[in-house]
Amino acid sequence: MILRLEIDTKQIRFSDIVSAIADEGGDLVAIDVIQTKQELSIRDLTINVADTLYTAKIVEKVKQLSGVSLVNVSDRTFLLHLGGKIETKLKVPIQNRDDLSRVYTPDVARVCMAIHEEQRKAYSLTIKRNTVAVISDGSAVLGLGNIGPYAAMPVMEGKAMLFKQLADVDAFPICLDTQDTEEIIRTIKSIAPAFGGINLEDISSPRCFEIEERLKQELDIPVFHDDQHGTAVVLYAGLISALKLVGKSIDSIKVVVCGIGAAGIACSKILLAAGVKELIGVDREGAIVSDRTYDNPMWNWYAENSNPNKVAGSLREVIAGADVFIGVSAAGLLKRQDVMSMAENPIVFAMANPNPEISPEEIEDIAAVVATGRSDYPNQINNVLCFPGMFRGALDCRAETINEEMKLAAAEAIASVISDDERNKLYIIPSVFNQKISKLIRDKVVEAAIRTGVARRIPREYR
Ligand SMILES: NC(=O)c1ccc[n+]([C@@H]2O[C@H](COP(=O)([O-])OP(=O)(O)OC[C@H]3O[C@@H](n4cnc5c(N)ncnc54)[C@H](O)[C@@H]3O)[C@@H](O)[C@H]2O)c1
Ligand SMILES: O=C(O)C[C@H](O)C(=O)O
Ligand SMILES: [Mg+2]
Repeated sequence: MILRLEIDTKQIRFSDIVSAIADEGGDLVAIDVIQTKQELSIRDLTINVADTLYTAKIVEKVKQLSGVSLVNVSDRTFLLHLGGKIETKLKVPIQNRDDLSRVYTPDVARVCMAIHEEQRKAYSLTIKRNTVAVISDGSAVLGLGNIGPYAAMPVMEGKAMLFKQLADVDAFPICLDTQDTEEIIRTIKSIAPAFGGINLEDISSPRCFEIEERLKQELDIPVFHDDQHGTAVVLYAGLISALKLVGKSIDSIKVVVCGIGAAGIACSKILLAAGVKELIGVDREGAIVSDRTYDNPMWNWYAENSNPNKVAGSLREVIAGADVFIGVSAAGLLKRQDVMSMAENPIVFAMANPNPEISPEEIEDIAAVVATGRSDYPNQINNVLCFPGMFRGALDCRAETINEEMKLAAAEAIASVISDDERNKLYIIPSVFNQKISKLIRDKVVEAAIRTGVARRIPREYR
């Protein structure tokens, strides 16, 4: 946080202000003097706090100091978001009439007509070959729920930044002011010409399944619901690694997945395909069992394909004896006692964002491995490890779709980065900043696309 203070230097010493801030848990890291008059000093104090909870306490304390007047409080995160986080840049400058007549009318018309004659040329003569639309309807933004399209934008801008930084993909954040399935499908189809791929983001289940399925059928560019497939790919990579650490095999473990929405269903599908036998899904109404019929058609499918022993009950009840907990639901749902009732060497992946199902501190002494979706803890299991490299690969080979083989290839690429020697409780999955990841995923994805016949262009190194 940054506090702008007007300080009456006759009434209070600066060191008293610093100690008052420290008493409330603030760490003063920078001071900028904005203005000084005889007995008045205006200063910006940059203060680190471990948690935003301390912010209010510090503000209250500072307000009580005599000789200090609080001019403004700003938060570094909000400052970073001022005016948005991305912008458009030109690849070629427009410096004179000649340039103007080429990038724009009249010469641009020749390029338009070339594409009109052969639509495929859109890939070589427009931004299409390197662009992805990151599209949300704001209905399931992180674990914040249905907060709408305006409030969803900061997340989508963040995803666009990550696409660019990690894989040089030009991504556009697009938040739609509709939550109607047909209207979303129609809108995305209408804007598709500008894009080489569609990354669906934070669209709640079960609508997300139909939207993705229909778009996959009706568009000839890859459509990828990140919360389903990106999450499943990274989860699978993380689980392969965690199981190696505890010496358990995938076909012998009991897994409980909490939150059977977009991410929960996709994670479950990848685990079933990988050979997990005992998988129990839990949502608001408890464990999903085949004795019941659900309004959500995906849950009926889920009931038929999981929970072979038809175990009913709450999360508390079904977690007993589980080897692995996967949380893609909401904050704070898992308790320390639940983890204590799990099998020996429990693996806890509490992946709800921004706040996990349980905080790692609460169970660090009893869990064999803990992972979250957050950037500020070790073992970040987050779809950001997948989507940049996945789309880099899909764009480079102009894949018409992203299929199961490409997803598995991405998971294996992520898992391959950590060697047996390196692997430990706090390092089961590579960091987002690992320079190798995105290229490695890209290469494996391209190879899988070529192998399965969905690549429409063979990159030079594979010719
Ligand atoms: N770490 C990652 O990479 C990652 C990726 C995707 C989603 N997530 C997180 O997973 C969560 C779900 O995301 P989603 O896209 O699948 O959303 P979603 O809306 O499709 O699904 C959420 C599911 O959780 C269930 N749920 C909510 N509260 C619950 C409760 N108290 N008890 C049991 N079930 C409950 C809902 O009923 C729903 O079925 C969010 O917190 C999101 O941030 C994390
Ligand atoms: O956005 C993230 O950090 C991961 C994921 O897409 C989520 O919805 O939580
Ligand atoms: Mg998401």
